[in-house]
Amino acid sequence: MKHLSALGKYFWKYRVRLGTGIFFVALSNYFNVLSPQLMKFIINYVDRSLSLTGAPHAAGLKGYDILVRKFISFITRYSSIAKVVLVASIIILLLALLRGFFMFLMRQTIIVMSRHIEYDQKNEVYTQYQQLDNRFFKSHTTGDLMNRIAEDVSRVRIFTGPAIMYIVNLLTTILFCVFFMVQSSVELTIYVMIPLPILAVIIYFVNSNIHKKSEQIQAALSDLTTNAQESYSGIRVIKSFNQENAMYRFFTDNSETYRKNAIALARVEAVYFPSIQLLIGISTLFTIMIGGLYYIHHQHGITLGTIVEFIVYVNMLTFPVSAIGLTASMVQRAAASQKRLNEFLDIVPEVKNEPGAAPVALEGKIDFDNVNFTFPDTGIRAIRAFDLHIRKGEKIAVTGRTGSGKTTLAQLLLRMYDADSGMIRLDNKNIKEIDLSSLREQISYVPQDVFLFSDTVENNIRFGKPDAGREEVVAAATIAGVAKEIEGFANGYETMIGERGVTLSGGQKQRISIARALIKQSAIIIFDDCLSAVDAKTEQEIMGRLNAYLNDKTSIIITHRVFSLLSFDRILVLDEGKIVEQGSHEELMKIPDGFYARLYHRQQSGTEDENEAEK
Ligand SMILES: Nc1ncnc2c1ncn2[C@@H]1O[C@H](COP(=O)(O)OP(=O)(O)OP(=O)(O)O)[C@@H](O)[C@H]1O
Repeated sequence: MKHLSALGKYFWKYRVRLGTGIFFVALSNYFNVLSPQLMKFIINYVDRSLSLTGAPHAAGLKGYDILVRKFISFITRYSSIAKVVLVASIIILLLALLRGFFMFLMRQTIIVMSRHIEYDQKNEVYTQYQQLDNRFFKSHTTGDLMNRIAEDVSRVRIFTGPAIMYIVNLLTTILFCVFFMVQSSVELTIYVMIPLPILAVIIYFVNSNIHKKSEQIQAALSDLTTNAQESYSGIRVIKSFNQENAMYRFFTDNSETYRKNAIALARVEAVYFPSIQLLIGISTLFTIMIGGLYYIHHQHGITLGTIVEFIVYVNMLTFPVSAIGLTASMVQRAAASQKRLNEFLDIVPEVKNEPGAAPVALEGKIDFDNVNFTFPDTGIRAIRAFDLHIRKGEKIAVTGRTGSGKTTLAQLLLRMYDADSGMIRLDNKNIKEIDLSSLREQISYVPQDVFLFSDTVENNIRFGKPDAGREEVVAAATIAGVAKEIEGFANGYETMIGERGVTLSGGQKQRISIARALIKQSAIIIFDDCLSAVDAKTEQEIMGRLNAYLNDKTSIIITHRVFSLLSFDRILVLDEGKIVEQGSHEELMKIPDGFYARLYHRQQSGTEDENEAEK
């Protein structure tokens, strides 16, 4: 339960809605408990007036609510019995309408409040996701992140809405009913209450069983969904490996587990509700039997009206009491979900704006001074005692074996991770003193793994500069060498990409991803092996156009294809997180048995197999 205290800030924010909601629940139940009293009065009144049973009649208005007394004095002004009954019936109808009206208002306030809280909470979780760093995303799966923002937030909403409504409803109904029952007859109240402790024990045990089984169902469902999701997204691999049957068996196994758990839950529930009905039935039986005996023997002032009143009270208690189990499980589930949400919300990202960090206008000078970096999760030392000084406007090519630390270098520049030691400076300013969003805004990065959104081509390119006009989008696409192909699509720049649109080739995706970075016009631009899927000729053409674009920009181009590196100011060869060769093309070619020279010769002779070159 303590986990749910994190919701306190939301309840406080929506305190007016919550307060009025609780008031409406109470008011609705108050009007509800008045009608049995009127029924009691009217039955007693008719009985007395017509001397039907000949039994003595309770005199006075003892045990009635103050409002009911007012109704009674109003009703009894009429002399005819028929009129009295008619007016009393109209008042009972009005009470039912009032109850309905306040129930409507109760839903309008409490359920609406829960939707507001859900909205706020989803935003809170999403904002936190955006702030968390790579280290966090490495250790959590997409499924887990999605579950927390969708499933867990929904379960918490069930608590802030329906569960709170049920709890307040339950408490006020029990309170009002028992209060007026005691007012009417203490003895009968005691008998009616006898089954309650048994009911509480049943509810407790059955509910924990239901809770356990629901959790198992949830886990089975999660497996089933993950399984289905992977089957859809990996359908090409499944088909090409001819594994449809294996996947189907896997799916049916998961389905079978889910079915068994669901049936087990249905069995428990099948016992639960009838048992509650049985015990409520026993209460009704006691009311009629004991009440009847008291009435026959003229004891404790029990009248026909009292018996009817009690039967209605017991019926009123049926729903709230049978909802205790459901409500308790709603609260338990919400507490578990909020605990999972708190685990995420409490994480402080390691890479964050340092106090005093300010936005700067970057010009493009970059310095790495003795930088070291080890990936915390794998312990791999990706960058070692790294020194690199890049002048403003310089064009640097970075090559080297796979896993030599090229991408890590780019990640450190974007502050996806912070270096363990040493310092990175941009325009002579420690990178940590630069406002994080200002830093990332001014560095264009084209990652190795292309990711495009399920949106139009234009919007995907414009993602780099949301206020860019069509001309800028076209200009960026032209430099990236993809404009002609886009214009060839039926809807041009409006073409949808992804599941609901065209399927792009790997090379087209890479070039759209490049256009997205180019449109930003940043002072620093990093291309991370982003032309691997285009042919050498197209790469040369793009490089040619990029030369002019990159004229006044500092650029770092990570690549495995050396023949395209000729027009760079400097070429670096990385190995095990260090620069092992550095210089112009000519200088590197002179290094006997150098990595670069070997790679160049191999690629010139037509073998583009870097692995060969790396041997
Ligand atoms: N997110 C990560 N978590 C843990 N280890 C990582 C992570 N990313 C990379 N590494 C490791 O760090 C080392 C350097 O990786 P990096 O991606 O920088 O190499 P690279 O030179 O860019 O390789 P490639 O040419 O294949 O892209 C590798 O040994 C890699 O396994």
